[in-house]
Amino acid sequence: MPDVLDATPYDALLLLSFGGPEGPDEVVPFLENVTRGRGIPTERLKEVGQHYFLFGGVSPINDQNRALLDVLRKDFAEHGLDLPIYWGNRNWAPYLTDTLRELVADGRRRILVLATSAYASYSGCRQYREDLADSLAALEAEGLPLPKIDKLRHYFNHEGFLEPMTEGVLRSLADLPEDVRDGAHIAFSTHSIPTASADTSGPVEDHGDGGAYVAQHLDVARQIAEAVRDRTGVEHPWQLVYQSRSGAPHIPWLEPDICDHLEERHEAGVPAVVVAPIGFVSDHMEVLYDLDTEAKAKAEELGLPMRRSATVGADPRFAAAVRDLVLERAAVERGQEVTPCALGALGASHNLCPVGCCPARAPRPAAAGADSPYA
Ligand SMILES: CC1=C(CCC(=O)O)c2cc3nc(cc4[nH]c(cc5[nH]c(cc1n2)c(C)c5CCC(=O)O)c(CCC(=O)O)c4C)C(CCC(=O)O)=C3C
Ligand SMILES: [Fe+2]
Repeated sequence: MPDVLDATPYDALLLLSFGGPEGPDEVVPFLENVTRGRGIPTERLKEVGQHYFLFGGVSPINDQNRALLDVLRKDFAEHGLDLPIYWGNRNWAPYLTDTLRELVADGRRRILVLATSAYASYSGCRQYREDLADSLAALEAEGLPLPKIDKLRHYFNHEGFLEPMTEGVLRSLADLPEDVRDGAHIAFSTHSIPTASADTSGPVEDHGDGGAYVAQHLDVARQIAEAVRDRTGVEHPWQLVYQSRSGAPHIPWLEPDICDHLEERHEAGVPAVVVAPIGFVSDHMEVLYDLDTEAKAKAEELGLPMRRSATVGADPRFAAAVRDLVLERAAVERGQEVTPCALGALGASHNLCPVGCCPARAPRPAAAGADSPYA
């Protein structure tokens, strides 16, 4: 009999994700949802639409979230954690507002949110908090009782997020031809964002060149590179690089782009590359297209052996990490002392986003933070 684990005061966990189309007819409406009021050039949208059509109009992200829900429910059940798990998205069904309505109808009043983004940034954190505020406003307009919503801290430096990725890099190295393996370069890849958003990511005291977004990714990259060195005895050179840039060309985004980087490293004479998509929680379209299609084609053109390592996806160690994060936060809310799991140089991230954290260009209400209008 496992111990009965206590998630009090929470009565539900909500998986909050991006959403994606599940058929050709859904691609354009999905992209309209994503880009509403965001000023993404039409050309870029048409191009991104093509990425989805190349895969039959289906993004893998929803099935990956279903798999994550399964492994989370299994983990919670096996460990005696009695906490129901719901799922809602920003841009596609199941829509967050519908899920929140369901939560309220089921009598849930204290909800903890797990977003499918491990790092601080406007797109990966505050925008999800704005989605929560929008949905709470919709429920309020319907006269429904409003639940109190908290969001789990950033988990980039949790053991259960790092370990599956380290293992993935080791597997990719082992998969390279032996004669180029030891010389392989590791390109840690994440989503490019405008440098102005990166510089203001995280709490105000972290603002500056690259902000918390870049600092957190560098912390993860360094830890994985060191773990790989410790386990193989080989010191692989590495760099943090970026992918999936959109936006107008005159606005600076984080660089270098992965494809330019592959060219540059090839010219510098590296014999092979492992691309490790540390910025993403699952192998969704940004991984499938931008890395497995585009970057792979670039590497082939260069004659550069390349392997792309796995994201955490539905790894049971990631599910265990989520359980740990839930129990940690629940204990904090009950006023108990806890020792948060946080490896590396940065320590555990804040539980409550402070005022000024990852600001939007055009300020909007955001829930689950110190500036939430829904206390
Ligand atoms: C930091 C970050 C993450 C990681 C954190 C997180 O996971 O949240 C992320 C994830 C994702 N981004 C995704 C898809 C898209 N992102 C877009 C646009 C943008 N992303 C941005 C940033 C991020 N995005 C930004 C600054 C833009 C520019 C416009 C804007 O500020 O909104 C666009 C519009 C077209 C384009 O420009 O590419 C699409 C279609 C999908 C779904 C993939 C699938 O379907 O499998 C996922 C998981
Ligand atoms: Fe994106």
